[in-house]
Amino acid sequence: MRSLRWLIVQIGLPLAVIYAFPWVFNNGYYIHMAQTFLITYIVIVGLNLLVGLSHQLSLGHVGFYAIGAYLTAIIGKTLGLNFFVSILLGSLVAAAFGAVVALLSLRSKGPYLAMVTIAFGELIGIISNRWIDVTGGPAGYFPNAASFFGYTLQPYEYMWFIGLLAVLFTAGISNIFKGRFGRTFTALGNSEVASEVLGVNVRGWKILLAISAFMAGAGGGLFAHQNGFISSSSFEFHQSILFITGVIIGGAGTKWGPVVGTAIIVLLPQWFSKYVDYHLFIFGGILLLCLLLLPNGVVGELSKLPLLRKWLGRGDRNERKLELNKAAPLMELPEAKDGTILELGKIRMQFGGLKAVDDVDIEIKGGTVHGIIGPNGSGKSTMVNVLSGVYMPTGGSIVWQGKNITKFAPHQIAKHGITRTFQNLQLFNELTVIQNVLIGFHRHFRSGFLANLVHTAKVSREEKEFYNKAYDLLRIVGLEDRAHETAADLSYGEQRLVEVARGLALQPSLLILDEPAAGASNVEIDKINDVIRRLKKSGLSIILVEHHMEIVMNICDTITVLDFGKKLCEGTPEFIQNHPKVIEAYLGGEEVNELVRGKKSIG
Ligand SMILES: Nc1ncnc2c1ncn2[C@@H]1O[C@H](COP(=O)(O)OP(=O)(O)OP(=O)(O)O)[C@@H](O)[C@H]1O
Repeated sequence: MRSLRWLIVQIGLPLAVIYAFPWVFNNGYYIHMAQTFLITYIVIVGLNLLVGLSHQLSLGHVGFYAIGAYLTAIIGKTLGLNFFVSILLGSLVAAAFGAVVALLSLRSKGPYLAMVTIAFGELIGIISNRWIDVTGGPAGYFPNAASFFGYTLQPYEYMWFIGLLAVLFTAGISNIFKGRFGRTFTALGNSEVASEVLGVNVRGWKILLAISAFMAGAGGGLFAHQNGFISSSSFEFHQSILFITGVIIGGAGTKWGPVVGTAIIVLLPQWFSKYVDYHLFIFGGILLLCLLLLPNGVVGELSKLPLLRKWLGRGDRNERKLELNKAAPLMELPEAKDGTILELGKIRMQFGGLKAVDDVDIEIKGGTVHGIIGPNGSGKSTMVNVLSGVYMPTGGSIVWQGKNITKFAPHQIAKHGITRTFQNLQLFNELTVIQNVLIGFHRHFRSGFLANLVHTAKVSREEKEFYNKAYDLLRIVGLEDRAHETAADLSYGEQRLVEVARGLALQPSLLILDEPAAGASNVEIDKINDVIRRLKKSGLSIILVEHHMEIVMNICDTITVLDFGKKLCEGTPEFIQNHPKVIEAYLGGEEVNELVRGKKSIG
């Protein structure tokens, strides 16, 4: 469980402020404003989870808000339920709709997901307008007052109730942001493909939209009881724009952003109440200005100031407080299996008329380093993409330890112990170095969503255990001193080493390194060379795609040479170095002799 200090700061203090509010502002208008603030805040906190963590944009949140409102009102009235039961049911139905929209838009991202959500919001708007028998259409619907067991809550009591929900949601979401789920959502937002090859199933994680929809539904249900009247005009498109504006102006992905964003969108209409016809125009203008001047929102920009960074930044302060066991023995890798572990049979990858990989057979032996080399465009990266499930081959088969994995998705392949690094770096740039490595442990974490929501003692123990393991891996690649820096701040070569450590976190049986030395300085190349040697010594099976012949020739046990997508030849480094076809493929002549003998690099 969280510490006493955390309970006081996160729960006790905000509750005390909310409890004291009616005594300080004993006035119906202020109480109503406070209710509106808290309801809007709940929706914006939920939307911030979606936008801030996964960078998915929903422009149809009013749809979930409306579902929560109508369901709460209708169920409450027809079944005579307590308002909190009806709000819970309304929120759950909104979450179910969120899950359906997420599944329907599984591969849609960015503007496409935004379009899907706009369509959804509009559809709900049309239904609420036309399904008059149920919703009352434009003439509206009158929900019961917020009451239970015959007692009707006073406006200030209702405000306390909304405040309690807001505080609990905030605490839960802040736990999610800080734990494994927040990290994984951020990783998905940064690089879906890198998350997948580390075992994250993108499908499962689209569930974020459902959580966000749950909170929008709760906001809608609370609004229905607050207002005492809902109609189709309560749920128009501009409401979605207001919600998203609140998230962006406040600072997407920041903890205090929703507070600031909500304050702005709730208070501005009050300040500009004379110009009600121009509200959308005013908000549009503010949003544009914000995007131009404060691209990370008010809190996002403030968090860049050195003084405030510690308090407002996304970096996890708890991470630094963890006592890392710096003298622990280094992590052990799974024992390598002898004999053939991976069989590629007649692999073909065709892009239209181009055969990037053309009927290639390769056998990988356990505990060896198998190099794949070839001139630019010969099909090496395509082969790695096929092997890691990023591309489904157009022909041939991939058999891993006797199991056919040809049609497996990247996360399934990762679950079988195969992972990779990327030629074009795919780090999670918003995460720290150690958090990048922690994503690699994704499939080893056991704690579930609910346990993370309340941050149980088991979750604390698990976090500490994996932070220590991640730190171990950073020691292996020599980056332990950079653990808490943002990954994007590291040099190119160091970033490549973070990818190696991240891949090792999966505790893979086969690690595919796609040009690990590309773009690195000479010192860094030596370091990378050294790391690969140590991994080889530990018995890890490795596929190494590399242009630096010195590394390839000195480390690999076997080398396959590709040319124009075809396998040119295969054998030991000595055999490859003297093979006439290899020399010919690499331009021919003396220069090439130097090259394949490891004295020069290509690419
Ligand atoms: N997604 C794609 N769509 C179309 N063509 C592609 C795609 N990916 C690769 N190719 C083509 O397939 C061929 C092989 O490319 P690939 O990137 O696998 O070569 P490579 O050996 O890794 O080259 P390099 O050493 O430059 O990284 C090239 O002609 C490339 O243009």
